[in-house]
Amino acid sequence: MTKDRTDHGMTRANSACGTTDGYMPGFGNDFETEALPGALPQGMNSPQNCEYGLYAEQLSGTAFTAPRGQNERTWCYRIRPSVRHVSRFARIEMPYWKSAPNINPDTLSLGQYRWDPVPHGDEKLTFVTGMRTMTTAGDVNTQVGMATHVYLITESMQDEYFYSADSELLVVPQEGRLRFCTELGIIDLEPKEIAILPRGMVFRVELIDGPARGFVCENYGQKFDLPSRGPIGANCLANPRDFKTPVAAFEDREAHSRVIIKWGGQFHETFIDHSPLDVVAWHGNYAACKYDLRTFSPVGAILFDHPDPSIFTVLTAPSGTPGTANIDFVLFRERWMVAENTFRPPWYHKNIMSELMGNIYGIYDAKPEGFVPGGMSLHNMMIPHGPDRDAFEGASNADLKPEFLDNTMSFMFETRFPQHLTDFAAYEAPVQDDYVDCWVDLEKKFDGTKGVK
Ligand SMILES: O=C(O)Cc1cc(O)ccc1O
Ligand SMILES: [Fe+2]
Repeated sequence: MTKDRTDHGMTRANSACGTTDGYMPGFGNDFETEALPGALPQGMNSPQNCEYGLYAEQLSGTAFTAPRGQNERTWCYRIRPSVRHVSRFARIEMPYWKSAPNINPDTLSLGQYRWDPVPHGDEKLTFVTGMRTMTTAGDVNTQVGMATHVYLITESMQDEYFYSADSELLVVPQEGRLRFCTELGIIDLEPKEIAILPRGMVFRVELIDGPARGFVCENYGQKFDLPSRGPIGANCLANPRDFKTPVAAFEDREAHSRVIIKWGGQFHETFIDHSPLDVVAWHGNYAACKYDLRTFSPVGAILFDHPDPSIFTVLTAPSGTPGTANIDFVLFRERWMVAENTFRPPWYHKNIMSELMGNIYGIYDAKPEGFVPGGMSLHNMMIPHGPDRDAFEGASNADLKPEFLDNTMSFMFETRFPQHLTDFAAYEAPVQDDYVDCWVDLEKKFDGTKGVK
């Protein structure tokens, strides 16, 4: 953190959530920020008495003894300790937000699936009530796997707050602008950006421009990290400085408030008489951040062949087996295509990993039609997929001059675990019943008498 950034954070003195300036650059840095001068203890974490009458509280994102490179925690200096923010929980229903395992034995999850954008309805929905789970994988109770969701938002959370004890949330907006007022500061988010909200951090989501739609990957396992670049070296792909963590901002507001907690796949509520966003200063490396996908620097083939899509990994959440991710977040964005004598779109493929894709805007090269902005597709574990007939014919006959692939931004949540469709995905969301027909016209071209050489 640079000094003027620190000062910048401090200028937010007394600001309630509502102003937006101020982020600190870096991924997983040891940040420090204070909204009131001197609120952050120096040289120690637990003074006998904190400045301004604040309480010191640690938020541990990893086990105390996690290896140093993975160990994440943040010290918060707050108006009330969190234990005054939650008490006497009551179970509530959140029927569309599902957790793994969520397997309907009557639903076929194997297959190639594609959905049109989930439409907005008349219902008023917040970030929490508007979450629609599409797939689940693994098991939330063993902290393995993930869930994918679409969110539909028509209104702000008012005097309402949320945190997930189950998961880290990766938010990928497709339409509309959101403001995440969090315990650790304010993140404004719009399409072409993503946000990472750590497990256990309380926040409220306001709608800036709506309605809003987007995608969420709910990571039950080890946190998202930057991938190792291997021989690529120290630069390109997602660069750490392009991740932005908000400076401290707090609310000192007495108001009857509801806190919703996701825990063990269940939802619970508790009521308090003040805003829980009362962290005046904090330091540590366990924090929320956002990232502008336009700063992703793709690396690709500059002579021939189509590399594995792992070259486009923005973030990876390890599973414990090296190289085999619990989740990879992969970005297919604008780039030059220059490979010679090469079928340039994705090749035909069967994969032990299961691939859920979403379109943020534009046209995806393997599916010139049908995979539209806001839409999703699922190519599950070991289920074949690849370019549709039009893409195959187009790419097989293309004049292979350098071509700029413009107006394209799709992503993939890829997991080592099979993904199971929710009832919402299978029976309520606009699934394209004819999706598999996009390959049906791929005709036999084989002629044993004609070699090409
Ligand atoms: O379109 C897909 O399904 C994803 C994908 C992209 C790619 O570049 C190679 C293989 C692959 O499955
Ligand atoms: Fe694939």
